[in-house]
Amino acid sequence: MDFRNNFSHTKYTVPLALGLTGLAYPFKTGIDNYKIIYLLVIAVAATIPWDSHLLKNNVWGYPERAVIGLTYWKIPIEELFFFVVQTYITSLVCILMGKSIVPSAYLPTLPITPPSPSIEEAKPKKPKHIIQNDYKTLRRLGLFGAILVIALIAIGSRLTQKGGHGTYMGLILVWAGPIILFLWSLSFQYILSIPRRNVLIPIFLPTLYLWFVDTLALKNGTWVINPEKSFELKLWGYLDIEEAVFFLVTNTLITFGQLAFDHALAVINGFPETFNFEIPSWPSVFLMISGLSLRVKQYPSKRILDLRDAIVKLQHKSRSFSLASSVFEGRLRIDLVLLYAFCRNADDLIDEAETPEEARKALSRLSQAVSNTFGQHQSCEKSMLQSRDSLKAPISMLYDLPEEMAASLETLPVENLPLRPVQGLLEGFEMDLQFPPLEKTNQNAFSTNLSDDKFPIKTERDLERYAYCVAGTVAELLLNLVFHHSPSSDITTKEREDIIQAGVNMGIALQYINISRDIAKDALMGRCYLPTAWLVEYKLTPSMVVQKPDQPEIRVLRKKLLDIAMSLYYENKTMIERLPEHCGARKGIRGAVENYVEIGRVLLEKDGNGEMPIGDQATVSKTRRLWVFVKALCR
Ligand SMILES: CC(C)=CCC/C(C)=C/CC/C(C)=C/CC/C(C)=C/[C@@H]1[C@@H](COP(=O)(O)OP(=O)(O)O)[C@]1(C)CC/C=C(\C)CC/C=C(\C)CCC=C(C)C
Repeated sequence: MDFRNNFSHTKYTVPLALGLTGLAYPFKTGIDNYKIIYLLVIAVAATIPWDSHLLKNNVWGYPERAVIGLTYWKIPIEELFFFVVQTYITSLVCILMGKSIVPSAYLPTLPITPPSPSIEEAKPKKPKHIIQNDYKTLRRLGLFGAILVIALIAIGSRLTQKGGHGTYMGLILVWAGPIILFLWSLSFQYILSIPRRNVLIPIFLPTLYLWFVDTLALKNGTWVINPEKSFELKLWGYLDIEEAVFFLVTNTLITFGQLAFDHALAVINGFPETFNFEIPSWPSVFLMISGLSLRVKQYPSKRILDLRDAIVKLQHKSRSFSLASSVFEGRLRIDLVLLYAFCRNADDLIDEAETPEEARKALSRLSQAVSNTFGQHQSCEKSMLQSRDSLKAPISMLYDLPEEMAASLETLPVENLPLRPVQGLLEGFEMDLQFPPLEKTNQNAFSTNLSDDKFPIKTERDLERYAYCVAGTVAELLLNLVFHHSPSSDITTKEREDIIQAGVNMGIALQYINISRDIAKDALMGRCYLPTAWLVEYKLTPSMVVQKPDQPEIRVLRKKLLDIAMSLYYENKTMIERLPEHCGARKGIRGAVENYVEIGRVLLEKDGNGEMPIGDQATVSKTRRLWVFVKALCR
């Protein structure tokens, strides 16, 4: 016995599996483990009878000396381990690739019937969705795929009946074909809608690697293909065409299995109005089947399109939160993305208004829309909420708000959020509007000619209030979503309040970092968030900061603000470890916070070295950001 079969594992498959485990560790969540176990059980159960049949019929064999000798249904233990390790490797590649997308946003949609022409004319919808999937094309491609697989099954059954050289190839096709056809018919629309790389990489990367390992195994005689039952055609070197096809179809099976699972989860997590109950951490087969059997016609197209817009917004506007989003899962991830889009759109509504007057009016309309949306929810019976959208005319029309803003309010999970922090957030934006407007000087530069008393941040207390409004409230909202989606966690009400308070403080810390980073950028907009009381000590005024933010004294004050931010961060960060782990909440929040705090660290480092003038934006390099994030997830 020379353990050559084991050698394939110890040298090639196990190290790869271990490497991938390490790579996936920071990002892997409970549901990922569930998916892997699920697929492992199915893969092993489906392969044993087939492989045993192949061995009994001498399609392939192995020399006694190449195995330990333990067998199950005549299959050597090393071969059984192969099913496990291959399924594990391909599943992990698929899971890692899937982290970059929110599956529910890739569900197919039927074209939405356009609303009445007057609304359509007034507010043309820009085509800015992640994917513009044409439902008819999807169906055509689906049919084409199904015909192709049916043809392969027919060829396979012909070859099997004939016997001889086509036996091995025939047995591969008649065994794998029907399972692929089944998975394809369940999920072809989803498989065709997600980015190509999410399908092709999990299929082809492990396939290429296993072709390479198999070539070596065949060369070493670890296992032998019966020349009378195979075509004796080589893809390259020692690699029989049947072996190459075997790895290709089994990796397709595993990938399609994983994607069908994702598809089911995308439906049950994405449509809370249809599946209006708590989704268990490990959903049952029945629940998954009911997700898969929901017809595309029954999908709420508007919700899917709005979710896509929210994701595009997140990806374009925030690297920190976009990266953090990959760790959250299920409904929490969707709700956080929707919350982000709402906060961002509200912020942009004010910042991008042509005049302060317009901004004020827009804010007041938004405020009204928010109160009514929350009010409407509270006054409705739960049952009536089944079709929230049908209860009212579009918010964009009712309150004359930009369509994006209105859509993000319509999709905001108001039923899981308190109103007070949302109002607080809008109050914060109102404070932004209190800054004196910029006016053009003769030299074509901008300056504020109003007195310094008009600047709203006069004391440290004002600054704290402002930071609470624009960021503490965001933390409060975010944590409410976390607790809503982890109802079974055994956290007491008191503990919950303490955690929310720590979250609010953390939000304030992040906002201080944000202000420190953007001193020069804010000055260009005529804003100075450094308290007037602090400036006085250095004989400065807010308008002097706006006119010349690049002054050594301002750097000292920035350090003061960053020091407060960092002490707030250190005081409150331990509370993150008390958060529920459900839906990746603890890890995700830890990652998001560390990522943002790193901006503060970079600012302090560069300040310390006297490297950076105040006008520069401290951006953390992509690699440093990723490193900090991964370190935070591994903690
Ligand atoms: C994963 C994911 C999608 C999270 C979404 C988080 C979310 C809802 C963020 C909303 C951010 C936003 C647009 C708020 C509007 C007001 C504003 C601009 C606030 C500043 C954010 C940074 O935005 P900006 O776009 O300028 O930043 P970058 O361009 O990306 O650099 C703020 C600095 C506030 C952010 C504050 C929070 C997200 C709250 C932080 C608190 C926690 C994470 C809770 C910690 C928990 C404990 C227990 C300590």
